[in-house]
Order: sequence, then C-alpha cells, then structure tokens
Amino acid sequence: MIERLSIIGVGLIGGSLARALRAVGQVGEVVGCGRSGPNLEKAVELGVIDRFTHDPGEAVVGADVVFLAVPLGAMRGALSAIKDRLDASAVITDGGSVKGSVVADAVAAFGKVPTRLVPGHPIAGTECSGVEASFAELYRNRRVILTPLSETEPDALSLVSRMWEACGAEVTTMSVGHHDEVLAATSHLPHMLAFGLVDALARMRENDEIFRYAAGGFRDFTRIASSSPVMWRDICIANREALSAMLARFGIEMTDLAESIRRADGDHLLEIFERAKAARDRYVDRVK
Ligand SMILES: NC(=O)c1ccc[n+]([C@@H]2O[C@H](COP(=O)([O-])OP(=O)(O)OC[C@H]3O[C@@H](n4cnc5c(N)ncnc54)[C@H](O)[C@@H]3O)[C@@H](O)[C@H]2O)c1
Ligand SMILES: O=C(O)C(=O)C[C@]1(C(=O)O)C=C[C@@H](O)C=C1
Repeated sequence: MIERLSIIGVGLIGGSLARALRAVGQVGEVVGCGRSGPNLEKAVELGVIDRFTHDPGEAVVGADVVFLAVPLGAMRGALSAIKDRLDASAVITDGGSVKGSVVADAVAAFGKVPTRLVPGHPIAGTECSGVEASFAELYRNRRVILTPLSETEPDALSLVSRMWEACGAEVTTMSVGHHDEVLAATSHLPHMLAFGLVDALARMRENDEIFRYAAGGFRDFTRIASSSPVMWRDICIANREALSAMLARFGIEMTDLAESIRRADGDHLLEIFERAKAARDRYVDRVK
C-alpha cells in the first residue's frame, strides 16, 4: 500500500497509474504536479488525483513513491527540482520510454545514481494524451520493464514491482542498454514508419485524393502517427543511437524490397512475405 503517491506529469501514463492503484485500493493520497492548470483541475474533477501543485519540489514532500511521467525532455528538470525535497525513504520511479537518458538525467541531477531510483517503462499506451485519455485498465495484462542498476536498493525494486503487479501488469527486469535496443526495434521504429508514411503522403500534391481512398490497411498501420509529437521528438533524441541503427537496418530491407519489385522477382517477394506472415502470426498467437 502506497500512502502518498506523487505524480509528476498527470497525463495518459501518470493518470492511468493513479486510476489503476485507486481501483485496487493500493494508494492513499495522490498528489499531482504539472504545468497545465486546466489538465490538473480536470484530474481532480475525475478523481485521479486528490490535490495538485505546479511545484515539483512541493509535490514530493512526504511522498513514499514519486512517479515521473513527463516527456523525456522534461525528466532532467523534474529530477533536479525534486532532489532536495524528497524524504530519505522515498522511492523514485518513472514511465519514460527510454531508460538510458533517464538514468543520465538522474546522475546529472543527483551527482550519482540515486539508490532509490527504479527506472521503469510500462509497455502499454495509446495514441492519446492528457489525463482525460487515462484509464484504470491500461496496464492490465501488459508488460512493465524495470531496469534496476547495481546501486538500486532491493526494497525499492520490490516496492515498484508490487505497485505494477497491483495494476495487473507483468513485471520483467532487464538492463538499461538492452531495454533501449529492444524498444528501438519494437516501438520506436514502427512509430517512425507511421509518422514518415503519413507525412510523405500528406505532402504529395494529390494528398486529398490519396486520403479519400485510404482504407483499413492505412488506418491500422498509421494509428500511432496520431501520437504526441513532443513525446516522440523526445524519444527519438533520447534513443538516437539505437534508433539510428534500427533505421539503417530497416533501410537495407526496404532497398531489397524495392529492388525485388523492380526486377519483378516474385520468388524473393514471396519468400519475404511468407517469412513475415509466419512471424506475425506467431506473435499474435503468443499475445492472444
Ligand atoms: N503514450 C504512451 O503510449 C506511452 C507509453 C509508455 C510510456 N510513455 C512515456 O510516459 C511519459 C508520459 O507520456 P504520456 O503519454 O502520459 O504523455 P501526456 O502528454 O499524456 O502526459 C504528460 C504530462 O506531463 C506534463 N508535463 C510536460 N512537461 C512537464 C514539465 N516540465 N513538468 C511537469 N509536467 C510536465 C504535461 O502537461 C502532461 O500532463 C513519457 O515519458 C513517455 O515517453 C508513453
Ligand atoms: O499503442 C500505442 O499507441 C503505443 O504507441 C504504445 C507504445 C508502443 O507500443 O509502441 C508507445 C510507446 C511506449 O513507450 C510504449 C508503448
């Protein structure tokens, strides 16, 4: 049971954590912090948080758990702002989509790795932002990756694991570097393809006609291009090394595909599509 949870950034991810913990009675008071007055007032009205402040330092006073759920570019500022106001026993965790940058931000803010920091990432979300998009079931049957460091105190890791399990999530741990490489492939690359595809089509002169005839395939493939531009700018910059490597590998794949099409090499196309279909069918079966 968390007695006081402080959420810095009360949007989709922070708001959904508060709702989920409230739904199972695992949190006492929830204090929200953010920049937008109307968003925070809405969060109180929806019963997601009990009270709010715009000052991160004030928000963490007396909190046993602090959850950072701001865009990655705002993490360092938030960590610097809370550093001198935390209780000695407070556990800091976050939901940022890249872990290496959060650890670097924490070291920059604290001067060393904080021993009560448990970097985390719920592999769950939607293309919508803000507290009104949050919901209690977001994390149910979804994975949460925690990337503890050698300095992380075991009781802090255990508390954060239990917090996510209370939300219905399955907790996995891995190293920071491995997390950032895996997520570059499975989350960050697909978002680049969706943003890139929609932008390329939107800039074509005939775009009105193109979008008029776009149907299910386009809609399914491009849902995530409606995601927050600020959040994705920050993810790209924070994970630039791993994502650049993935984009380069993917470029080679696209060139191979384009060459096969130009050569009308049906056998090679069939080989690629059959391999891809088998891999996707296996993935869908596993997550059913
Ligand atoms: N959206 C997803 O699908 C998803 C999934 C997993 C993890 N994440 C990560 O979770 C974090 C939050 O994403 P989200 O989808 O909840 O975004 P969101 O836009 O819904 O919420 C972010 C909140 O942070 C506030 N904020 C922005 N800058 C701030 C600052 N400097 N100080 C205080 N508050 C500030 C915003 O006003 C907003 O209320 C990001 O780091 C993102 O990478 C997102
Ligand atoms: O389903 C979506 O809309 C998402 O984009 C969620 C998603 C992803 O699966 O890529 C996006 C970013 C995250 O850090 C985690 C989850």
